[in-house]
Amino acid sequence: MNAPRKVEVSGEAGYSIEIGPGLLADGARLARALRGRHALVVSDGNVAPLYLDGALAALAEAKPGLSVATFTIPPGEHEKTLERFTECLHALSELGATRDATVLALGGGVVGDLAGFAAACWMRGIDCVQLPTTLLAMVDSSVGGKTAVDLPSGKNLVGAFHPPRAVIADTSTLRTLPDRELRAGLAEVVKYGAIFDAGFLDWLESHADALLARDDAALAEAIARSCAFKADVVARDPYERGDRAMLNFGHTFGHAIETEQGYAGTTGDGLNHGEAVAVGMVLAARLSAALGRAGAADAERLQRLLERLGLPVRIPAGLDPQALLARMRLDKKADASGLRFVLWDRAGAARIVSGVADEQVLAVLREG
Ligand SMILES: NC(=O)c1ccc[n+]([C@@H]2O[C@H](COP(=O)([O-])OP(=O)(O)OC[C@H]3O[C@@H](n4cnc5c(N)ncnc54)[C@H](O)[C@@H]3O)[C@@H](O)[C@H]2O)c1
Ligand SMILES: O=C(O)C(=O)C[C@@H](O)[C@H](O)[C@H](O)COP(=O)(O)O
Ligand SMILES: [Zn+2]
Repeated sequence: MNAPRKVEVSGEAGYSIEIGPGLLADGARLARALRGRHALVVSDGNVAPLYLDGALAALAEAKPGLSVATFTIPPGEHEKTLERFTECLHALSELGATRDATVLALGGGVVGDLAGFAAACWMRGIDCVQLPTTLLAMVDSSVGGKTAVDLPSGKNLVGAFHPPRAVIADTSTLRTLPDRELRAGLAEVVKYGAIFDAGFLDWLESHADALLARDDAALAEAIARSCAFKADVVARDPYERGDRAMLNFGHTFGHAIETEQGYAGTTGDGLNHGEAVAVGMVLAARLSAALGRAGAADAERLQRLLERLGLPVRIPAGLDPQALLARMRLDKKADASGLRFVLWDRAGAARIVSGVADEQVLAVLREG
């Protein structure tokens, strides 16, 4: 096996992100990330049948004395709840997990956020190792330590910053990922180009076909470059007091859509997170242009790239602009002065903007 690519997240609680094929079968690598003798593997009903047994067997061989339990949730955003979080804590309790125990998050961002939050809270914080199996989780949710569950009133409203002890991304798992979920991950990849590096947008434009065809080299490059962008900003601003908020480009609109649709993305009749972010980025770029901050050509370029990647770029029919605006008031960037948006000066250069009038937001929402 070739050595995996490695991206380091520096800082007080630094960790490595390892990226490569076959890593879940490498029991020694998994075992090196564990400290104590208890591990709870959290997964979901799609991922567990595919990858859980293999990972458990590899782990048992490499660390024979390990006491392991599993906690599997049904798949879907609507499962990222306080109820599932509580069940996860009960699973840790039944395992008898001590403070040196590890929670292993085997799955996409839903599993990663839920498992990470349980790890953040059990005995005030135990290790979490992220084993992402979606493109979105590999490029974004497994990195940076944001953990959370949703409330019916808003996305990720209950959570904690709790950096993982390690991230081990087995890119072979992407072979079973549905096309729709692959495309959702590409939305967050495009985000990095949009906010940090227009040159990365050029690269994505020229590799769009290869990425959609799941070309191994193109995917590995997209994952490693995305992780490097995220690692850099997270190391500088782990608690989102400044620049890290750029990673929220498209999310004020996107989260409002997901919430308003009742987190129906994975059941097929709503947008999933990546899709909602794709729409949200186009709206944010259009708002930037409407405010005279950025050229309309940049917004059109972003929209074309997202469309080429098979992502939605318009608000789903039937969502009321006023209702979406009301949802945005619980966005975590909002403060006493009101809503705050991540907007553009141009492709590759984003900034936080306060004081955008409701009417300007509504005008963009009404355009759809
Ligand atoms: N913490 C963060 O920084 C952060 C960043 C981005 C997104 N998120 C969160 O991540 C979530 C979205 O993550 P996601 O897009 O991974 O969704 P997800 O976890 O719902 O996974 C998508 C679907 O793919 C299935 N799946 C996962 N891996 C598979 C595989 N290898 N083969 C076949 N099927 C597989 C899942 O069962 C699910 O049905 C949202 O809740 C979002 O808020 C968090
Ligand atoms: O890591 C971050 O910071 C992000 O904002 C990454 C986003 O892609 C992700 O969706 C995150 O969960 C959103 O966080 P929130 O604070 O807006 O809930
Ligand atoms: Zn996101």
